[in-house]
Amino acid sequence: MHATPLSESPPFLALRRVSRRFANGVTALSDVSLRAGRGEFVSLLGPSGCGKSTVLRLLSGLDEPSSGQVQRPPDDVGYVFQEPTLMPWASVQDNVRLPLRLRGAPRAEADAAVQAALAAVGLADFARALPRELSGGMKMRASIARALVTRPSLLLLDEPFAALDEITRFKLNQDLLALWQRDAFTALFVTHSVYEAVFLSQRIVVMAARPGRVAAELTVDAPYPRTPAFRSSAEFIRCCTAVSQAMEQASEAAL
Ligand SMILES: Nc1ncnc2c1ncn2[C@@H]1O[C@H](COP(=O)(O)OP(=O)(O)OP(=O)(O)O)[C@@H](O)[C@H]1O
Repeated sequence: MHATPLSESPPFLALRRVSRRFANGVTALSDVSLRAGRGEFVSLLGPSGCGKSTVLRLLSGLDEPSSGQVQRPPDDVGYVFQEPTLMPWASVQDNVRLPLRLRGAPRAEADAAVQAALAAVGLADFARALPRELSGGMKMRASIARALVTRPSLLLLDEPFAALDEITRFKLNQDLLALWQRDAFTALFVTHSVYEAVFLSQRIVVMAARPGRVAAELTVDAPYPRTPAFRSSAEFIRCCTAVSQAMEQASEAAL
C-alpha cells in the first residue's frame, strides 16, 4: 500500500479544483481534485457530510460545481443508491428494463439485455417476482442489474451495501468485483467502511469534512480476483491500518 501520485495516465473522469457551495451557505466541497482511469475501481471514504455524494452527483451531471472543472465520461453512467429504489408495483424484470424503456430501446433488444443483466446478478429465476418478495440483498442485486443494463462505462455506487447484514454485504462485495472484472466499467464507490474500501478498491480517496476535501489517497496493490481469504491476509490488515490512520489524521485536522 502506498500514497498515490496524482499524475499518471490521462484520466477517464476528473474533478479539478472543484468547489460546491449551496445557497444555504454550506460548502460541501472545497478545492477538490480527484481522478480515475478507465476501468479503475476507486472508493471515496470519509465521515458523514464530507461531500462524497456531492462528488457522485457532479460526476453524473445531476449537479454543477460552483467553481473548478468536472470531466465526465462521454457515455452512459450507471447509478446505484443506498436504497434499492425499485418501483414496488412492477416486477423485477420491468424494474431492470426501465432505463431501456426510457431511451426507447427496441423490445427484443431490451428483453435480451434485461435477461443478461438479471443472470449477471444471480436473479434470473426472480425475473417475474415483485420487489416485496425479495430479500434486502436481492433488492440491491436488482438495483445493480438496472444500473448495468445499459452497459455503462462508469458505475457510481453511493453506499449501496450499508443497510445489509455483514454476510450479505461480503457476498455482494465479491459479486460486484466479479461484474467489474467481467464488464471492465470504471467504478466509483462511496462507503463509510474502511474494510469495504480496502477489499474492493485499487485506490482509496480519503475525504475530510467541514469543508469537504481530499485528505489522502492510497493505493491497494493486492491482485484480483480478491477472495474471502484476502480479508484475513496480512496485506489486508496492513492496508486497513494505513487507511484508518489516514482517516484519523483527517478527522484530527478537521477539529
Ligand atoms: N442540496 C443541498 N443544499 C444544501 N446543503 C447540501 C445539499 N446537498 C448536500 N448538502 C450538504 O453538503 C454537505 C455534504 O453532503 P453530502 O451528501 O455530499 O455528504 P456525504 O459525505 O455523502 O454524507 P453521508 O455520508 O452522510 O451521505 C453536507 O453538510 C450536506 O448537508
